[in-house]
Amino acid sequence: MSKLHYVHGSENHFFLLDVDELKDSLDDIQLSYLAQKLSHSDVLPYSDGLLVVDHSDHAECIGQMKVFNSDGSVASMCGNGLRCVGRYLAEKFNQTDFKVQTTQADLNVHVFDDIAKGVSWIGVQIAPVKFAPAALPYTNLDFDQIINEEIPEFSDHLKFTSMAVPNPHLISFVEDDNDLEEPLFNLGTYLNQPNEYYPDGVNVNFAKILGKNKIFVRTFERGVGFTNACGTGMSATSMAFAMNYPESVDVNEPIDVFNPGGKVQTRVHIELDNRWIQLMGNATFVGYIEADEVDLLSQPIQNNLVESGEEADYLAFIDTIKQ
Ligand SMILES: N[C@H](CCC[C@H](N)C(=O)O)C(=O)O
Repeated sequence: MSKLHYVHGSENHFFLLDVDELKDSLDDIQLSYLAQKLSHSDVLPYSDGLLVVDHSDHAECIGQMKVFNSDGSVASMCGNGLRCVGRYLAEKFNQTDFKVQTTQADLNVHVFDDIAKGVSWIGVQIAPVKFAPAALPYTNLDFDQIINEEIPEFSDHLKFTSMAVPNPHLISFVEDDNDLEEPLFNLGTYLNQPNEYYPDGVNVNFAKILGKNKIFVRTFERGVGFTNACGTGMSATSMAFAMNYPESVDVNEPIDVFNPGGKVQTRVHIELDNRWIQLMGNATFVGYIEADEVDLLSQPIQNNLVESGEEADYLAFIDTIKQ
């Protein structure tokens, strides 16, 4: 039997599959198909993608994370997902400080004490951070880097910052709540279908400043659409917040980042050319579904979710946090 863990970070839900536990390996084409099958199922709980855990041959790494969006596309990074993978590996190997291999870096994971009854709280490193056009990539925009720039092709009133962490993000700070819905949806949709600016697509994040070290972020994700939260989006937006509004950010203190699914905290590190973000937030294991390994690809998967009870604990925690 194989176990499909049903997990989330700030209600950004994934199925998590440890392929190191399978008898037969699955290649990326099969994993991409499985991600689409799970997220398009009419009977399974909703998921934004598939987190694949595998072994790692890198020193200091106790595992490797691969990320597949719900449309089957591969993502180079996933912040909410890395917190869930980190918790899974911490419990598998009984460790609290370690690294996880990701596409472009081996990243630090730290297991904090639970932040509330039944709510795991995990800190993960989000890196590398790059601004060069080739890193995103973006094209046909006359900027060597996009930091708080007007881009009339995208908006007649918003300014934008764009960075790879290392997945691609486009960020804007808005004042009007209306910008968080239709304008965000329209720009996100436009830049995630064939277009002349972001050939690989881009995660689009609109944020509101709520106060010193306090923001709200809503994201239209590449390969998914609107999600309750995007860990890398909240991390990249925190970096942009510190860069563009230094008077509103004390980098020695965490930033509270609220999102439609809850709240995370970030710490931005802007040491010369070594920029990175620590993302701290829940890693809720809602439950798991068991399926015969041979059926994963070939048969419908039934919703026999065995629940852990953690979702009730998470919702109780969310009730206690105020924007
Ligand atoms: N849609 C993203 C990957 C998932 C990121 C998000 N779920 C997170 O928590 O960072 C991309 O294609 O770059």
